[in-house]
Amino acid sequence: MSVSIQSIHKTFGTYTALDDVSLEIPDGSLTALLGPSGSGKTTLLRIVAGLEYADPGSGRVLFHGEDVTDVPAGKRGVGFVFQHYALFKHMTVADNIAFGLSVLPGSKRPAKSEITARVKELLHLVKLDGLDKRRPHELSGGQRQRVALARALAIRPKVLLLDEPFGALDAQVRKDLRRWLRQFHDEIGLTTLFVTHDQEEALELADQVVVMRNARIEQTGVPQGIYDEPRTSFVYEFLGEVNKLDDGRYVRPHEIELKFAAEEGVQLAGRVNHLFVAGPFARLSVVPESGSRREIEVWATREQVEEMALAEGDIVGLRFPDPKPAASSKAPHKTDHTIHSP
Ligand SMILES: Nc1ncnc2c1ncn2[C@@H]1O[C@H](COP(=O)(O)OP(=O)(O)OP(=O)(O)O)[C@@H](O)[C@H]1O
Repeated sequence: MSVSIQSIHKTFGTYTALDDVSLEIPDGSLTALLGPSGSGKTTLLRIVAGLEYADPGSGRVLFHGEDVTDVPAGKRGVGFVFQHYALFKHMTVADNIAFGLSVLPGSKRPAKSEITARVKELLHLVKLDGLDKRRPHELSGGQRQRVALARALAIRPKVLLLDEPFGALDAQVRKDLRRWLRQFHDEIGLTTLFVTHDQEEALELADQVVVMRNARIEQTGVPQGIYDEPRTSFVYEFLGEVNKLDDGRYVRPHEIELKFAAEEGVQLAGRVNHLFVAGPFARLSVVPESGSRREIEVWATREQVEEMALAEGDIVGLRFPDPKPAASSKAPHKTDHTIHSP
């Protein structure tokens, strides 16, 4: 089921939460809404869900070409998972998953045996076989979020909406669940819209990344396209660490070559102000010897730092990649790298 968001405007009193937002979500894709706090991600997700409505007359939401702008949430066929576990504490895992089915009106409610079979199937899908009798407090945070996902899927939604579903979990669990979700998505192929403020999560998970800022979409594209060719300085900075050179160029720390100061090809000499080695990686802050006072962040390997016998206070040479056009600070309004339905 494709989702088309067309010229949506949303105000809360005098505050504009969404300002003329348009977005195409291809059928079966995993799209990440990425942006800082307050940029409008959740509001957009809630409007797609039907939990919130756009300003009257402002725009439309289409599901597979059908206008659902005024259709209430319960009739849109969407499944949600939120950051904070919304599981019913007093119910077993199986009852939590079955909830959406067991509250359907009589004519639509499946038979008990069908519900039991569906719960079993869903538990298997989210890799929690055998945990049906447990209660939420007997599960880990990651397991609880998988139950929440199974519950969202019970009604066989046409669109899955996830609002920072891993936001409350610790870093390692988050990483594992992120990979698991990607595989899971590939297996079931359900059109999914995912809200996150974590750029790594968005870049690793999504087919399409939508960067939001101040109630608008700043850039839309495939992860590598957005990372390699950010169209604005905001996107450059939001997608990972970046150095802004005096000539206005943006250079990522891993793109800078670290050399001895007298070596051929060196473009800038500077003093190592800070050196931090973690596992196989090394991060250096280099203060240019002349001119700019801007510190330059450089990422290298531990091996290279050890081979060069570098220490804080040493003078090193840097070589930058060939110039790319400087990013403009103006927000573009058009979609950049569009992706196509798989
Ligand atoms: N019901 C509401 N009433 C008034 N203002 C609201 C309401 N819901 C959201 N807002 C405001 O709209 C703006 C966008 O909020 P939204 O939750 O969409 O941002 P977000 O990008 O999801 O942020 P976060 O990552 O912090 O969840 C915020 O400034 C928020 O305070």
